[in-house]
Amino acid sequence: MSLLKALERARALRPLDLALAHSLRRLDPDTPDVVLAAAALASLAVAEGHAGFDPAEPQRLVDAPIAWPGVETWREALEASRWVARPERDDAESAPDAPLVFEHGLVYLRRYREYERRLAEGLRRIGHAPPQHGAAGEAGAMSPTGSDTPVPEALATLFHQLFPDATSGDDAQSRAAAAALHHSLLLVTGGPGTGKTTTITRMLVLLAAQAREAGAPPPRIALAAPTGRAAERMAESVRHAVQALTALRVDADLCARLPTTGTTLHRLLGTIPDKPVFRHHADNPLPFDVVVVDEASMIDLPLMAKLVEAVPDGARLVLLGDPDQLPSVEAGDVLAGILRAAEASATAAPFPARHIHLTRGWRQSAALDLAPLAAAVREGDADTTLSLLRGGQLSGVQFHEGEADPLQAHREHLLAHWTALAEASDPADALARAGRLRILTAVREGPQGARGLNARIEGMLLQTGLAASRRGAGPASTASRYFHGRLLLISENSYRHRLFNGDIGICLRDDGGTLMAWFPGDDPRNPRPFHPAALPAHDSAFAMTVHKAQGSEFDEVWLVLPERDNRVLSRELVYTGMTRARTALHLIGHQVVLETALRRLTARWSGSGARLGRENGHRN
Ligand SMILES: Nc1ncnc2c1ncn2[C@@H]1O[C@H](COP(=O)(O)OP(=O)(O)OP(=O)(O)O)[C@@H](O)[C@H]1O
Repeated sequence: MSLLKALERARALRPLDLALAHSLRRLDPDTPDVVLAAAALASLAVAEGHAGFDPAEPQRLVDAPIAWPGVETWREALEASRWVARPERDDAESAPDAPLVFEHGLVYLRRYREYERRLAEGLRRIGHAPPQHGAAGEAGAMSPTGSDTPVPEALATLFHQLFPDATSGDDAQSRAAAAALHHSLLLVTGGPGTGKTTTITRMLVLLAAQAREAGAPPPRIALAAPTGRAAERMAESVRHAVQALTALRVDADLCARLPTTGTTLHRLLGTIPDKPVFRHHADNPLPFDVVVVDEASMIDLPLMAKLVEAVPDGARLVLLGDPDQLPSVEAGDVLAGILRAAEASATAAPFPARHIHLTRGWRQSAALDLAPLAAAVREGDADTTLSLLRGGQLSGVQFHEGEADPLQAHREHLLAHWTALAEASDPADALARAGRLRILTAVREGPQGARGLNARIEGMLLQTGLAASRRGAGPASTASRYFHGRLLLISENSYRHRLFNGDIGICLRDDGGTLMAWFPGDDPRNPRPFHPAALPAHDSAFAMTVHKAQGSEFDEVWLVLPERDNRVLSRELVYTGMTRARTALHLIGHQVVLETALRRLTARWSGSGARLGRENGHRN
């Protein structure tokens, strides 16, 4: 049987993947079977979060009993095929008439290979440009900072005011800020609460001072993140950090130059309705001198390529993120590739980025002692993870071992939270209350999946009479999909509504009995109402997948693992789910499932590391 047929039989391919293979065969009936299969698998690989398909490890993409050809068979067929381009250099555009590219050992759909190439080119362009008012080329005296990066004498007083610990030599926060004076491309990574936003705020004050010293206008700064919620959280953290600086008597005029609001990447780049291109690109770059992007691990390859291309010459790009979190669902793991290239170039220096990793946790929560657990999960250390969970010594952490259904043993506690939503005084209050507790799941389908849990929760709420609102809604009916207190999760981007995948809202009935869905606006005190029937695609949000919760935090998180192992379970998923909790974490699951999850890393196939660092090998 042909490989394509075998894949089809095994139901391994999506209709879209098959359609690509079939259209190549239609255009050239002599196309070898392995090339057709490679095209379909390259298409499937993108859907699974890879940039391309690695014929050396096909079983990582399809776990069905397939008689896979050897690597040499793939290679020979691919190299001989008219459909497959093999560019001489990995920084040269690939031939537009070949839909596939074979490079760095990966079979790419041409479009994704081009995104990788454009991303690498854009990052090099940004990194190699001397930064505006850069310290590097300055003739003025330099002041040592205790690290390898000195700051100009004129900024030294401010620098030490901002970073009192700088002279100790091992203060990564001050090293990151000092590096920003010299480098246009800066990567600042670290887990939750390691001070990424605090550091960036102080760095921006330094950049404002640097511009003032040079007699230049204040830098135009953009704060952005992949989701609206993440952008909002970032702006809030920046506002807090600025307040703290005022208390340190840092020049108020400099602090006033920092932005107080954040935006989504889509809004920053400027979407055009019904078009896949943005308003800002290489020929119409962003009107900013410094672009700071938080939650960079969530950005997929196409979006990162478009962002980087829109950054103007001479501007700074600062990427913040936690590399231990789940990569983006779409073709991703871009941050991992960039970080690997930056690390490799610390010695070889072909890739002009500076990477600072922050490790010290600063967020002191008396209620939740998550750090040791997060560290053990990040290391994949199942023994320590289990003994910490079972020991019960970590404040705010509870392990409900062997349980599978949060709605059985903890029904009263959970229902009390959801019924309280309906008691909120106004929509802003209801949305604030909604963030106090969330069930997070690994999967969408199945008994421990978000979809099934939501359906059961809705049933319970309707039964308890919640839907029959005190505000005269009439009797509850299971037929009414929208009820007072229903939490909603938007599942597609709608620029017309300014509602984005991952946005969370709540249905509330007003005193007149009209039910509207309320979503956060630019000002958290002023949510925006929508008629439920007019909303873009959405689900309930009492329970949601960890993937959808990326970039958000909740006071109390109930993380529910499936009863049996599932391919989506990974170390990063457990880490990301746990670290969404602010004051309490409840973990529901079985030992074996947790152990298996911690052993699995979501490595993605990507050529970015190799392309950026010109290193050998192709995996991030
Ligand atoms: N150098 C420091 N000295 C004192 N407090 C600090 C310092 N750095 C950070 N913090 C405090 O630690 C907390 C977390 O900092 P911050 O929000 O900057 O971390 P983050 O890495 O951006 O977190 P997240 O990834 O969760 O957004 C804040 O309350 C901040 O005030």
